[in-house]
Amino acid sequence: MTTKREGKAIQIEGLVVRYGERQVIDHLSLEVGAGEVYGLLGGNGAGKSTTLQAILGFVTPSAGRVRVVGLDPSAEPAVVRRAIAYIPENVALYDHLSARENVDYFLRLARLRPEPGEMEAAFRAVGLAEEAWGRPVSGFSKGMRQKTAIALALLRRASVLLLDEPTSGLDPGATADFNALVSRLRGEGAAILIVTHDLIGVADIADRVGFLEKGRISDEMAAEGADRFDLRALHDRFARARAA
Ligand SMILES: Nc1ncnc2c1ncn2[C@@H]1O[C@H](COP(=O)(O)OP(=O)(O)OP(=O)(O)O)[C@@H](O)[C@H]1O
Repeated sequence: MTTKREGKAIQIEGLVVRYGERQVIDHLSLEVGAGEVYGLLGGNGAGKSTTLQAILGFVTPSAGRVRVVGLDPSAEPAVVRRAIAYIPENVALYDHLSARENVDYFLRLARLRPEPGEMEAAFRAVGLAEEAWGRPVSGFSKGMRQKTAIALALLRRASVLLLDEPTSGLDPGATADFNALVSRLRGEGAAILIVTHDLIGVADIADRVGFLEKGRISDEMAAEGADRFDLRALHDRFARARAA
């Protein structure tokens, strides 16, 4: 999907975000490299969405540093957002338009024109059934909407994927399909940050998992090596975070 880049695609160092008097992100540091999947876990109000907003340049840090493909999202939000595909929990598409028409419309907005056959190749790559390409997306499941959004990300050649609760509400088969797709995108060099409560999904897919508590990463675990996680360790850690 992307060209491999040097360095970390997402780099956050000592990020502080305040809303008025209230500090909601407290010296958060986090890195996601090209070809890496990072799972950010945290309870309600831990600061997950605010972290995504800072990466997208929608909130300005009170202190610290955010870089996306080496650029400052607060200073160059438009350029940074071109490098990012943000897939929210509920993908917003025009319901009366087909998958093809939606993707075509959003590509035009971005002043992009796919090569002949490229859109179809992207739909095939994400596993969207051919019979659905021309149907209004009003009849699409959550999984089909995600596939449409990820096909758009492929066509935009986004090198950073931000996935917000991607598997909540997906059945196990659709979750497995989704995870297989994320693995493929990682293999093609995308930097992928998944914000989730889904321990099972994240244990399957993430290279590293960070626990966000009160606006800071309280613990990080990796899929490999000495600090490697398993499902039980993740569950216990998450339960402790929620109880804190
Ligand atoms: N615009 C805002 N103004 C003031 N406070 C805010 C604003 N947005 C978020 N907050 C507060 O910041 C804290 C972190 O919120 P955030 O939405 O980032 O958490 P979250 O981890 O995404 O939670 P959830 O899992 O419930 O979506 C919360 O206490 C929230 O009330």
